[in-house]
Order: sequence, then structure tokens, then C-alpha cells
Amino acid sequence: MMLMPAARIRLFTNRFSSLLPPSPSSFPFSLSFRNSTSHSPSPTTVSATKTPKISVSDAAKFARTILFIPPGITPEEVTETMILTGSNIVLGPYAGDAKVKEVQFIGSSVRPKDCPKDDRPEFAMLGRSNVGKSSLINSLVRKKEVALTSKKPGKTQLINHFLVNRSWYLVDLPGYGFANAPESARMDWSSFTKGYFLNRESLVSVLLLVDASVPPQKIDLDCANWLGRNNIPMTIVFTKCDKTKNSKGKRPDENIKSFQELIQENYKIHPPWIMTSSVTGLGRDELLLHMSQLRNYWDN
Ligand SMILES: Nc1nc2c(ncn2[C@@H]2O[C@H](COP(=O)(O)OP(=O)(O)OP(=O)(O)O)[C@@H](O)[C@H]2O)c(=O)[nH]1
Ligand SMILES: [Mg+2]
Repeated sequence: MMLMPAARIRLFTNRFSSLLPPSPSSFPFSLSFRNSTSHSPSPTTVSATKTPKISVSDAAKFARTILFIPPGITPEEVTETMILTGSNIVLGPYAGDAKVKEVQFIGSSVRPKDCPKDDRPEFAMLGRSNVGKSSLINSLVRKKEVALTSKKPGKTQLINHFLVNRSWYLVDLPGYGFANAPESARMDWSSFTKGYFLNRESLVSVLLLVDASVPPQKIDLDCANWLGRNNIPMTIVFTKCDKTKNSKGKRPDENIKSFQELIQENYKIHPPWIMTSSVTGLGRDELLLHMSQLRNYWDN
């Protein structure tokens, strides 16, 4: 049966995202909303201790306390081989068609209401400026300069739509938290993108990019919690997992573990998360598979 877009997204949201109460407050806001309703056990979670060995470090193993079980499969049916490497994501029966055969840049929109009006499913890249949103798009589609990247924060300034295989969109967005960006690159990020997230009915999932080479940042935690409170489905994509040489800081897997612990209490169903690197290609195929199962379920 064909469902109307609004009905489809509601169906999807109810199944996938956190059960935090929606919030009318603006983005970003503090972590102070934590509430008791979010601590009840979920029927779709499963302890990682039930799964045998996984091929990530001890810290990452510890972080993987809750698996993401997609539609079409029960926790009891999960086996080790179904878990995508470097993630908490179980691959279910909706996965498939994860190859990128072609990509077209469709256009840039200044305002959320100017975005393409067709009903194709889309995934939006969200994250701090310089976290690697544009680089991840290039990595996913295996093209160097489809999305423009820069060492300087604030490179992406508009909502950019990329059509993949003529059937679904990747959306590159401006980053938030311009720590080192020039004044000219700053804008009212909140009002600019908030409307997009709250009103975009074809949004299958936000890919919330978090830099794994630095410890958890408050603004990223606020962002994860804002999405949760507003029932916007998200996948946490840890970027720059190749950056292990920084002797001063902690390793990516340790930072990932800390981030997981900080958001864990707020979610009844732990969001899917995955480790990636646009430099080495780590997590690329896995993320595409995950996106395929979300998309195919949404399309269903
Ligand atoms: N080592 C490493 N560097 C990366 C990775 N991803 C991105 N970078 C670098 O990080 C910088 C920023 O990348 P962008 O893709 O432009 O970041 P962005 O999030 O799109 O930034 P804005 O458009 O400013 O919001 C560039 O110098 C990239 O080469 C990664 O996985 N590993
Ligand atoms: Mg960018």
C-alpha cells in the first residue's frame, strides 16, 4: 500500500528514533532536559555481551553496549555476522542496492523551502564546521570534488542536494559551531537549518557527524539531544577515525566511547553509530549498506 509522505515519515520516526519528548526550544540548547521517561528498557535493544567477538578495540567494544536492530528482524535473530564492522548496526532484510552508480549535483538552496520538492528519500549531513561532511559525501560517491571541502571551517554555506542513482539524495549542509571561522562565514545556523529538519518530510535520517579525533564536544551532544527530543531519526557517523597519531589527545575509540556514554541515558533505543574515515575509506561500504536498509524500509 502506498502511504502519503507524512504518514511514511511518522511511521519511520516512531520505529527508529529516541522516545524523548519533542521540544519547541531552539537549537542548540543545554543537556539539562534529561528525564526519567527515557530510561525504560526497550524491547528492541540487545546487550553486546550476547554477541561473540568483534573486530574493534576494547574501548569500542565497551561502547557497543546496545545494538541498533533494524526493522524486519528481532534481537533473538541477530548473529555476529550481521553486525557491520566498526558500528553497532545490525544488517537486516531491507539492506541492498548499496552501490553508487552515478551522482548529480542538483542545486543549492538558500532557504529550506527552496529545496527540491519531489518525494525522493534523503539523508542530511549535519555536524560541526570542519567535521568532514563534504568529505564524507565525496567518499560515499567516490568522487573527489563533488562536494567542495576546505581546511578552513565554514566552506559549505548553502543546502546542497546531490542526487544518487537518480533515486535518493545526499544533502550537504553548512556546519554549526564555527570556532575558527571568519565572521563572514557565520550565520544564524539555528533558524537556517532548524526549519529544514523539522519540516522536511522526505528526510529518512540525519547523519550526525562527530569528530572522533577529539573528546566529546558540548555542541555535538546538544545537537544529538535536540534531534532526539524532536524525534528526528539520526545515525551518528564518527569521522576522522584514521587520526590515531595525536599523542596528546585520546584515541578515536576512546573518544567514541565517551560520546556514547554521554548520550546513552537519553535514548530508549540507542541510535545507530558507525566509525568512518574519508581518508582511508573506513566504514564507507558499511554506511552505504545501512543507508540502503533505512531507505528501502522507508520506501516500502
Ligand atoms: N584525517 C582526516 N581528515 C579529514 C577527514 N574528513 C575530512 N577531513 C579534513 O577535514 C577538513 C574539513 O573537511 P570538510 O569536508 O570540508 O568539512 P565540512 O564539515 O564540510 O566543513 P564545513 O563545510 O566548513 O562545515 C578538510 O581539510 C578535510 O580534508 C577524515 O576522515 N580524516
Ligand atoms: Mg562542507
